[in-house]
Amino acid sequence: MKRAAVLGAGSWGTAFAKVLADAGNDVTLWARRPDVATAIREQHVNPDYLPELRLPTAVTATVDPADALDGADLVVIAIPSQTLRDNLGDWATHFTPDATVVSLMKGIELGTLKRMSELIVEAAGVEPDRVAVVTGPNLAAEIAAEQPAATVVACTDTDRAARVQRAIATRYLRPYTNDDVIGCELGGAVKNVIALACGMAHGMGFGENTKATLMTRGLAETARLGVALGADPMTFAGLAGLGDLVATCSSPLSRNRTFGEHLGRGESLEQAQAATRYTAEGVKSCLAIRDLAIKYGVEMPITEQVERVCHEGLDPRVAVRALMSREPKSE
Ligand SMILES: NC(=O)C1=CN([C@@H]2O[C@H](COP(=O)(O)OP(=O)(O)OC[C@H]3O[C@@H](n4cnc5c(N)ncnc54)[C@H](O)[C@@H]3O)[C@@H](O)[C@H]2O)C=CC1
Ligand SMILES: O=C(CO)COP(=O)(O)O
Repeated sequence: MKRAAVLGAGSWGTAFAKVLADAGNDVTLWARRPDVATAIREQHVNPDYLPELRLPTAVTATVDPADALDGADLVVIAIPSQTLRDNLGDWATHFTPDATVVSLMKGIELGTLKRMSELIVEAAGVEPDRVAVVTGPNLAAEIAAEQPAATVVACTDTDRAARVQRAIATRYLRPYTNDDVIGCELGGAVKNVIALACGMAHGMGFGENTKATLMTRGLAETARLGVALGADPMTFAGLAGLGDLVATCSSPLSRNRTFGEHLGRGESLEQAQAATRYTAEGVKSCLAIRDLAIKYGVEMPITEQVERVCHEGLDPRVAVRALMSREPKSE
């Protein structure tokens, strides 16, 4: 049995704590708010996120990161990407030597344009081969309901990846390993931007042809960026690429897709933010991904238009016209 700390008691942190417990680990969730930690500890529910989920008794909770991290050989992080750097300062001193640090986050840091695993290495001083990424078609509510799904454990240390794979395997979650951390992380971050575009399309009343076009061309631009950054193009045909893209772009459970729907119906960024409560990573990450594309000289037309709609007030209908009137290309 392993001791796992899950830092972040939102939707995915809470569902993942259940996965870890069901896989046989002792789990301590770190929550920001005392009422959430108390409810998890005493009633085994998280009333703010996934309130229908009854957590296994092997899951406890605290607001003290030192308590959560004490003796943890697996440190799992599930907070909004743009808040990671600030939190790592507090947390890193409590990491157990040789603990595996697992990122569940799907975003790119604004300004530095770093992936979350890079940030963990840089800001927490963790060696790169101790950092793993878990990513795939894993909508938290479906995993919490034990609906069968697969996921990817990406780590440059293949033995460590296999250990994490064993530590999170349950009858409803089947993890695969992959050594392409760059590709897996980029797949997760960029699909959120494409899901915003699919949501906009849905909000504008467009059907499946439009969404399939966005998903397919979205995957093409994701792979282009990935290759420029050193990823294996095959990763994008796998669970962390195509798999997560399809799940997120197709599901009304996706916060990114839902956010896009609000914009597609003509709401402003502020109105969409007021109407949605949960983290929609693509809204901020589209800026960083657009900047990465510029930095590496890669064309990402869908990302570019999503950024304009989200942050420059562009009407999504004008974005559609811009995409449809690009110069003809071969596929
Ligand atoms: N919800 C899902 O289905 C999945 C989410 N993810 C990723 O997991 C990460 C976390 O997302 P969710 O749990 O879904 O978000 P959420 O919106 O459900 O919960 C966010 C959590 O982070 C905490 N938080 C917010 N600001 C914070 C700060 N400044 N410092 C520390 N904690 C803070 C909140 O209190 C909350 O517990 C994101 O990167 C997301 O893309 C990945 C796979 C599935
Ligand atoms: O990453 C996810 C599924 O794999 C969840 O997507 P959302 O963040 O859009 O809800």
